[in-house]
Amino acid sequence: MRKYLGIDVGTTGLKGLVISEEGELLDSYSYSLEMKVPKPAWAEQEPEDWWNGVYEILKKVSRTHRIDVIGFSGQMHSLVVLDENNKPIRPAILWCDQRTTPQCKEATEAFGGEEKVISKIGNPFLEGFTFPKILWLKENEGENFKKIKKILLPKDYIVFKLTGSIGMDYSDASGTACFNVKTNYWDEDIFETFGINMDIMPELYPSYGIRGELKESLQNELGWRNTKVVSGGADNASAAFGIGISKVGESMVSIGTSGTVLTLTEKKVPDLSGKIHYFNYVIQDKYYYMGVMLSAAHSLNWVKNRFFPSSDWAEIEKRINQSVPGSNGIIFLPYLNGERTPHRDPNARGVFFGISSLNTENDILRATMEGISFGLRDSFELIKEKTEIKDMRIVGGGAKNKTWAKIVATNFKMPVKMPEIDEGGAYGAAMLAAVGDGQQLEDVLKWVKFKEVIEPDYQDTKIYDDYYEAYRNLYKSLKRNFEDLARIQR
Ligand SMILES: Nc1ncnc2c1ncn2[C@@H]1O[C@H](COP(=O)(O)OP(=O)(O)O)[C@@H](O)[C@H]1O
Ligand SMILES: O=C(CO)[C@@H](O)[C@H](O)COP(=O)(O)O
Repeated sequence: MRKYLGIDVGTTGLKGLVISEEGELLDSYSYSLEMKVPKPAWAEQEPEDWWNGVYEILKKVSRTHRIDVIGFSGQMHSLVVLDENNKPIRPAILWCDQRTTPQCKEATEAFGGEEKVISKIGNPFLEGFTFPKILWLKENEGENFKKIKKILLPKDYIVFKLTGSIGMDYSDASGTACFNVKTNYWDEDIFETFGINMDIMPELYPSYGIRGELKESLQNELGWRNTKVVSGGADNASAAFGIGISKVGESMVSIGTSGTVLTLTEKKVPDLSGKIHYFNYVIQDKYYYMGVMLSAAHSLNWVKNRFFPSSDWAEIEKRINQSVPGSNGIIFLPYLNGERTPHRDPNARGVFFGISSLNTENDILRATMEGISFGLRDSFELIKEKTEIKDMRIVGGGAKNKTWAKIVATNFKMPVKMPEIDEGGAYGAAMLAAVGDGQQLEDVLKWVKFKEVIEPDYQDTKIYDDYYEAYRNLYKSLKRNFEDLARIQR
């Protein structure tokens, strides 16, 4: 039997899955990672920490399995800079790092405003994306900048450590903010304008393209033979692939630490308002729209840990069901760490609004879950304006909670399907390895099965429509106040 290993290089940790050539889950492994915050709103990780974790997973896997092909899924946008000896010059600057606001402004102005930027690179220059981080290095760490020979994203660094091959796949390239959506290649104009040598950008490969064999020394150490490595893909795209998304309109809502809503499209039309992202998918010539909430399950975690520290998730769900749709008048804005979609506002903060003396702690819990669901609905509505949404699948830790899945289905007014295997990008990464091994894409996609379909509760759609409108208005009213608060805190 041939076996595949999928590894997700996430922010909070690594996850490895071993699957059979028929897609059956055989084993899973994990490794926790730390994130450094050297200054407020900065976020960094050492590439060597990812490598140590991958190495440990490989050693553990080799005790039980012989792997034929390894695939990857990785945190998007995070910048790894390599010197002429292919050694990291400094820690990686992560996707959630917010230091590049001046560089985003500068780059947007240089190209004549946001619409022009979006029609070039598919997205605005956002703090989280890769190119503004390169520009930040040029302007703030000149010595480090001069040493740059190549830039990579996290999973690409691991592919390099395993095979010696330096490259990036298209799904991650499209999240760098220097990839031209029309030519499907790096945008020469951007590099020329900022006097940056385009040679620092790596070669591009399909996500399921074989990049080489595992280094001989590693194969000997692990006792493997002819083990190959594919490029892998961006974590959101890999996760969507792992739940079978392959046709236009098929969609995913993910309630993890962050929250995303994503829909596959064949239209080569970015969102000129810049509110939703537009990226290349892991299947060649397919694209997706995506909205990203920065604090989805994280917000509920925060409430649970601060105010219900001794409750488990079963009790939290019970309490939520003791409140009612609309949480007896409380609205929660889930902007604990600012928000990306739809507001792109680093100053936004969490709010409980409308509390009266009749409310209970259960209303607070339910309002938190409803507020996060309204945030997901914001992304859903924006995507719906761009393209048809046909088939919604729900994943992530929060989706384990059926009440939550029901609230989401009712807000979206469409059924949500729960996949049997919900393992983030790691399962999709293993599926990419299978395709790289020569299996047909259509056959691999057939591995994905669903265990349940959650129907909307049509009795509650009106109440959620009303509260959703109030939720949207609340941010508009508070936007100025968030700015005041940020100014006071500076
Ligand atoms: N039964 C549950 N009800 C609500 N939320 C849950 C439940 N189980 C897990 N979660 C939430 O899901 C989060 C983990 O989701 P996951 O998709 O694994 O996150 P990550 O984005 O960190 O990989 C937990 O931090 C928790 O907030
Ligand atoms: O920035 C984005 C997408 O645009 C994030 O979704 C990162 O890709 C998140 O990585 P993890 O939280 O899964 O590590």
